[in-house]
Amino acid sequence: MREPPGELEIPRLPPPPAIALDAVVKRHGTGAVVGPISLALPPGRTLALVGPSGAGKSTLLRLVLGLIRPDEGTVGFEGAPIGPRDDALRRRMGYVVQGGGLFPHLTARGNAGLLARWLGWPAARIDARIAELAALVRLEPEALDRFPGELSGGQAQRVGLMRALLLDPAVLLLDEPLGALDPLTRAALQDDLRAAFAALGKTVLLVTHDLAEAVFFAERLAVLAGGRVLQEGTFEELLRSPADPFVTRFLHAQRGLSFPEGR
Ligand SMILES: Nc1ncnc2c1ncn2[C@@H]1O[C@H](COP(=O)(O)OP(=O)(O)OP(=O)(O)O)[C@@H](O)[C@H]1O
Repeated sequence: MREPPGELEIPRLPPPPAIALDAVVKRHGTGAVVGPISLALPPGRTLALVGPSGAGKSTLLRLVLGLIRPDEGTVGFEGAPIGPRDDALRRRMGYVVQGGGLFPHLTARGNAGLLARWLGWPAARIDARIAELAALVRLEPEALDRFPGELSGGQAQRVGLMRALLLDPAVLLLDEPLGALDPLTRAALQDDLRAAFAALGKTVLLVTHDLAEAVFFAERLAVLAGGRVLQEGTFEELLRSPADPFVTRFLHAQRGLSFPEGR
């Protein structure tokens, strides 16, 4: 006898990529062309965009943020194309720039909580969230009432990250977040940030010149040059089977990285 049919099984589709670029091209007024670029970043994963100056890394990040529009192709976020005024979608992205990008006339607390004040959160809720974020990024509580000019570079960067995390975005976009810091501060922040990202399970898209930092933070790397993605993969994959002589040159030009045996 045959078993009675069970409940109808609906096949589970994989979640859409957090970020998807499909044949995106951006032409700058200067004649520089970035693209065509196609990339997909699944939710909860980390990808680092690496490459030399002028490769198109920041352009790509600004396209994802919707700050600039592509001339061709589409930029998608969580399965929907990003339109010119997708403020709701953009709130699901946290953006961190070098130096933190803080407003000089606001304290660290004021900078970190700015968006919550605009959204009308009650003061107690803002204070609680700021305390939670300060603990997460390991910012000393006494730094919260200082102005950006009174903070160290590392503290300002931590405040920039608090601001980006305020509304618990699904995706973090980091543009050279630790570029201007001394090596010791940078290493301490790298450790703290990696621990924080892992605890939060965020999708992270990181732009950096620094391959060691990219390998430290990201599961996968995309090597950009001349406005194109030359190769995307894990560090090991890029080393083992470089798709282009430039990828080999780029990887080996970075001193201080330990390469696996035989490379
Ligand atoms: N606003 C702009 N107007 C005109 N050209 C631009 C603009 N922004 C970038 N470009 C050009 O587009 C190309 C890519 O620049 P982009 O800033 O994306 O590179 P990058 O990889 O981020 O470089 P860097 O590492 O130096 O920041 C370059 O040739 C640059 O000169």
